[in-house]
Amino acid sequence: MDTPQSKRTMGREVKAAVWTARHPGALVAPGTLTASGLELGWIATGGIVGGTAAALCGWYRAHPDTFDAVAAPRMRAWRRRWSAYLGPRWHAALRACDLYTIHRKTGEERFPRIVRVRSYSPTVDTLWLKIPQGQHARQYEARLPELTEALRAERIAVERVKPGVIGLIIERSEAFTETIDAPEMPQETDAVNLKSVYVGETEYGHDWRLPVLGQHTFVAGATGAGKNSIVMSQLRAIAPLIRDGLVRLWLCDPKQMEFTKLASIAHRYAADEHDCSALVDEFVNDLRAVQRGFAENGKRKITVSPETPLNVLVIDEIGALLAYGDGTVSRNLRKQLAIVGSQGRATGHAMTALVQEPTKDTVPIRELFTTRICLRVTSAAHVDMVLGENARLRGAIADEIANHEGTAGIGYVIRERTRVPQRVRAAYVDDTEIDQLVAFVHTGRSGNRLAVVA
Ligand SMILES: Nc1ncnc2c1ncn2[C@@H]1O[C@H](COP(=O)(O)OP(=O)(O)OP(=O)(O)O)[C@@H](O)[C@H]1O
Repeated sequence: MDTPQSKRTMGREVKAAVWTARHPGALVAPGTLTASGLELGWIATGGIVGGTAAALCGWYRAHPDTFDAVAAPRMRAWRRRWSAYLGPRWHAALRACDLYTIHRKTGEERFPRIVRVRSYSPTVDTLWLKIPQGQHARQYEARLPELTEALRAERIAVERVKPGVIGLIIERSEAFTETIDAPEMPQETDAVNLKSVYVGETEYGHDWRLPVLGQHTFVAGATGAGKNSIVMSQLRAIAPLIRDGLVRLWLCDPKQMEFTKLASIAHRYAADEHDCSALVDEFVNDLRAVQRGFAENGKRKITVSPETPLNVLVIDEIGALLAYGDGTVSRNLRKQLAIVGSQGRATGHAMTALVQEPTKDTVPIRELFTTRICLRVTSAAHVDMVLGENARLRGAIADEIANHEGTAGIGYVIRERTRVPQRVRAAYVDDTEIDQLVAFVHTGRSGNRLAVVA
């Protein structure tokens, strides 16, 4: 039986009480200030407020990393909640896009209610909306162009969070408008820290650094997304170690494009899928040999040296080898890569895999990789496949990155401590700079300056 529907709307005083219950801060904050002013005096209260502001400024100046990760998102979300997404403005935007319903009997307008605002990065806000009955995420998807204009945003994506609640991921502006220059090649090995190698910039304008030692990296991105630039940047940044034999490069290059240029500086290079499989077998044999050495010397972890170099396996288009190739090759690769993934970190056997489509064939092995990067992808589902559950809802709208050269190298990584996606852009290494890298490694090899790196 249908519930009878009244023609009267909810009373204003009840609406006000409900609003206050939902926004207790709106009463508590001014209430606390007034109580403090009356109890402690207005000068003391001013001192407390000023002291808090000064402490925040001190934190901002002294510890940019923790401030950006902890305080800034909360402060930004609060500010955005009460400026950009405040009632009348928000309602006007939704009204203009026809994203509201009208109560059949009372004629009352019903808007989706903002139940959560998160502003994990300076350029992306995530809103959770409780939508009125009769609406669905699909309606928002259909009206996205209008909503994007109405909210003066760069891009908006929609996710269904749970029944009755949808998420709007609002990218307010593009953090990267210029190409980032290729990393310089340091002359000396001690200028390189293998645990923190410069590969580009973050949306905060900080260095984007990736570990090479003891890590495995997975880079997903559609064709032309700029996957190569991440590897090339890493190699330039560690060039003196390749030159001095402290890093050995193992290359699987089934596509035979940019990486063929590196064949002459690679320790091993393979293009054909059977050769790639043999190369990975050899890589695992090397890993086993280091393990045997450890057992004899009682060591548990390598120190990078000419005798025990860091081995970096780069597999371009791993999907081609795992999904489309010969069944025996893909089975062998899966088995061997699992060994590298689980045991290679201690022995100095790191791997980097590039993939265009993180489909079900490549996703199972995704868990082997400790660092995952998602550049422009062709499907919303790919984002969570690469970065983990709810990464897209938290702002990693890698599927919304426009498909043109101006956006190549832009993508998302997950911050370690906060699990929040961060927009990054890799530096671009052009053909001449790749030739420079090759020449640098060759020239130095004749000089042979060996050193030990911790
Ligand atoms: N980091 C970057 N910054 C700016 N432009 C870039 C960057 N990386 C690549 N580009 C530009 O985008 C083009 C495509 O890049 P690239 O072929 O390296 O992408 P990819 O993801 O490796 O593609 P594929 O899977 O087809 O090899 C390059 O020719 C270059 O002009």
